[in-house]
Amino acid sequence: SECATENTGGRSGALFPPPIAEAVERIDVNPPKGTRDFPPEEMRLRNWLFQNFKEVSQLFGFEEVDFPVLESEALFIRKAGEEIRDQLYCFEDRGNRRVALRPELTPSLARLVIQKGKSVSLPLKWFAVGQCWRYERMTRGRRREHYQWNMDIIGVPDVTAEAELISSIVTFFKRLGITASDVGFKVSSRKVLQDLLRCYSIPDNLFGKVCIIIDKMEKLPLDEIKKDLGSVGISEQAIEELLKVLSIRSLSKLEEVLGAGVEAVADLKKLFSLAEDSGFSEWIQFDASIVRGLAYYTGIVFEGFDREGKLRAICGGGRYDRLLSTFGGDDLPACGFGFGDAVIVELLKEKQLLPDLGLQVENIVCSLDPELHGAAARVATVLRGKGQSVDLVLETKPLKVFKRASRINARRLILVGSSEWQRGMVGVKILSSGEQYEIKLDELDHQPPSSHSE
Ligand SMILES: CC(=O)Nc1cnc2ccccc2c1
Repeated sequence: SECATENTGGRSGALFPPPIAEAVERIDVNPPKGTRDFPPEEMRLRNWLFQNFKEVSQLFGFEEVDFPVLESEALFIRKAGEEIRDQLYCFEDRGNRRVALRPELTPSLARLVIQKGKSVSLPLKWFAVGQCWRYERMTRGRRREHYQWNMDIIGVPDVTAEAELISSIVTFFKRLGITASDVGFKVSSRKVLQDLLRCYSIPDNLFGKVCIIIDKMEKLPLDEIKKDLGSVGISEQAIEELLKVLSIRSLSKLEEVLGAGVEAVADLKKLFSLAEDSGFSEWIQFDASIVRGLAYYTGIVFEGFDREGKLRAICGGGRYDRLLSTFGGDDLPACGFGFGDAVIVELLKEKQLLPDLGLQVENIVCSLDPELHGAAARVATVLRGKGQSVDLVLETKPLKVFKRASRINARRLILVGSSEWQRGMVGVKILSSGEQYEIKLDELDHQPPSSHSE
């Protein structure tokens, strides 16, 4: 049976008598539900995307950090009714510890900041690219993992920090060819909500819960939102007032309603003027309905959206000045954003901005005579020593080497033949032009003699 030859590595003959064939049940070769493999082509795109995340972060002077994908479950237990909590990928480990695969990076960052305490000088500008997880019960075919780029600024109370974060994402979009007519940022401040709730003497500890209910406004019917708001003790009249304010789309209107001295208005006005100065004002717009779905935001919040309205939010972030104290640390002003690896790729596809990232090998080296494999390996070593990539053909009877050369998109083919080798020469074929010539081994690293144009 093919299983027998398979077990002998496909070799036949007395050397490898076939083992007793037993029926081997084939394992499921797909990755676990909701997760992805990254074969070479997908991995090239991922590396290209992450390279841009990292280069922009470094352009803004941020330092890279990372954390374990596995964290204590306690880091993510918040009682505000967040979706991220309902879908926590958590379990009990063999030490009976409650642990979770992180659904986001910010709590880990807060943990590390507390751990570092006074030993780090503020402000901290940290970035990370990490895989995050969720466990959806009746998974609607949605992914259970994605990679998120985060940038965070710790120790800066001013909206200058939020301006810097938005500016960095604008820089990222521009690098990929995405413009202000493709995407924008909806910006608001949770202080609007905070002020309103205080007017109606709603206790502060309900603030997070109310934000999460309001964040579901676009997904759930309005009467369900009203019912939920009622259930946390907000009066009908207050709810009507709240919803009216949340529908405001202009800062001047907001100022009219809330009054000029209100902190939320002052913050937003400053942010918009900083955007003017920094040259990204055409990327942002005020939208009071933006609250974001994480309970810990306390001030400015923003989210990147595609202006055609076809896709889910591209990224999102905001200020979270009280997160550290929820872990027993001393509070520090903080703001940051998360940028997932899924929606951006859909956007790039929509805009035909996906890069063509074919594999590019400089040389493919092949010996025509099995006796000369050592010589071919020597040629490969010389070229690699010069920093040139080499795909060394390993089959002793190389077939279809030209086919392989074009598949791996090699620039040139180096042929080691016995007669040439006797004369210290090797054959070269430039695959783009088809030009062929002989060259001495130690001349290989220079550009070929002028008589051969590249
Ligand atoms: C579009 C997409 O893949 N979203 C996604 C996928 N996996 C996640 C995992 C954890 C938290 C949020 C997640 C979000």
